Formats: sequence, structure tokens, C-alpha cells
Amino acid sequence: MSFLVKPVLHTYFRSSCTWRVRIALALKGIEYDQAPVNLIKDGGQQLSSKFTDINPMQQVPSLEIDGITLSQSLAIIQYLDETRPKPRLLPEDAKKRAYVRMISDLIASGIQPLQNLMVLQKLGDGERLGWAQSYITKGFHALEKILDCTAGQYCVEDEVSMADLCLVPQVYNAERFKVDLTPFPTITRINQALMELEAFKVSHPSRQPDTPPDLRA
Ligand SMILES: O=C(O)/C=C\C(=O)CC(=O)CC(=O)O
Repeated sequence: MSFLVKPVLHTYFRSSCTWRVRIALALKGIEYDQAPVNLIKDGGQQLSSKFTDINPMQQVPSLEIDGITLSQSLAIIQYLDETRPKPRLLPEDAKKRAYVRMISDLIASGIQPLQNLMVLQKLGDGERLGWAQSYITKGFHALEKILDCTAGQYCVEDEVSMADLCLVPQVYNAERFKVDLTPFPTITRINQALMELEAFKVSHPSRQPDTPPDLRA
């Protein structure tokens, strides 16, 4: 049975998209091995032909699981949820599930790709911070408004969902790029509540096997 083979996560400690998957694996109690891919070293190990065979998009995360190799964090999370349903990360109710996907897509398609390494590397040194800040801030204004309708304790009412797995790593990036979070009290409150949970702590970029010593918690 392929369920008996430990999954392998191709990961980078600071990749926000990989962190989403690490949270899902932790919440569901799935044991896995990590295969670190250093996105900076050697000009970017994700560009190697060996890794390109694993993910032709040359990005992390990729997850080898159940005899298949998956990439794209939301596809991975939804596969995990369909095959290992507890605790569920997509609500049973269709409207709540749509909210979860809407918030996840807002972050995963509408914010993160505009500030990822591939894009920032195209910009000059002096342009990167302002670029990242402007797209995160624009996205967060929309997200704050949406959360005011959907949130309870977490992004969609009171159950942790895929939306929360997207929110926390995006707030980490916002802090990394020194975004002013004072206009976003709901985002800030939900982030703080989620960071109390063990699955979000153990998967944090500061606590991974490939975290450099100076960035360790
Ligand atoms: O500067 C580095 O250490 C390299 C890459 C990252 O952090 C990952 C990203 O591209 C940002 C992200 O996942 O949102």
C-alpha cells in the first residue's frame, strides 16, 4: 500500500507556499520527510534538471505521496483533505467552502505570485521592497473587507480551514517586507489566534531543518 510509504515534501524553510502545506501536514498528523531545495544557493537549486523533473514549474512545494508527485499548494492541500479528511480543511457547507476557496485564491493567486522570488528577481535592488509592499497592501485591503463578513475566530467562522493556511504565511511575508499592518485589525487578530496553534508553530520558517542558524527561533 502506497499509504505506508512516508511522503516526501520538497521544501524551502521560507517559502510561504510550502509553509501552507507544512501546516496541513501538521494539522492532519501526517509524518513526512523533508527534501530541502535552497532557492538562493547555487543560483537556485529549483532550477536543476533533477528538480525540474519533480516540478517543471521549478517551484516549491512538491509532495511525493501515495505513489504520485503533486505541486501547487492548494491542489496538494485539497488532495490531503480528500484522502485524510480529519480535521477537514474545506467545510461541508457549500457557501462556507466557497468562501474558503475565495480567500485562498485571493492570497495564492492575487497576492503571493506578485511578490514571489521569481518576480522580485526581475526588479532592481531599490525597487523590491516598495513593489512587494504595494501588492500585499492592496490585497490586504480587499481581504480585510472580506474577512469582516466571513470571519469568526478564524478566516471562515470558527473552524481552521485552507484559508487560514494561506493567511498566516502571507502575514509572515508582509512582516518580512515591513508592510504597515495597522489598517488590518481583523487580519492581525486572526493571525495571532492561529499562531497559538501547535501546527502553525512547528511548521514556522524559523523551525525547519533547513532554517539557517541566524534565523532559527
Ligand atoms: O528570499 C528567499 O529566501 C527566497 C525565496 C523565498 O523566500 C520564497 C519566496 O519566493 C517568497 C514566498 O514564498 O512568498
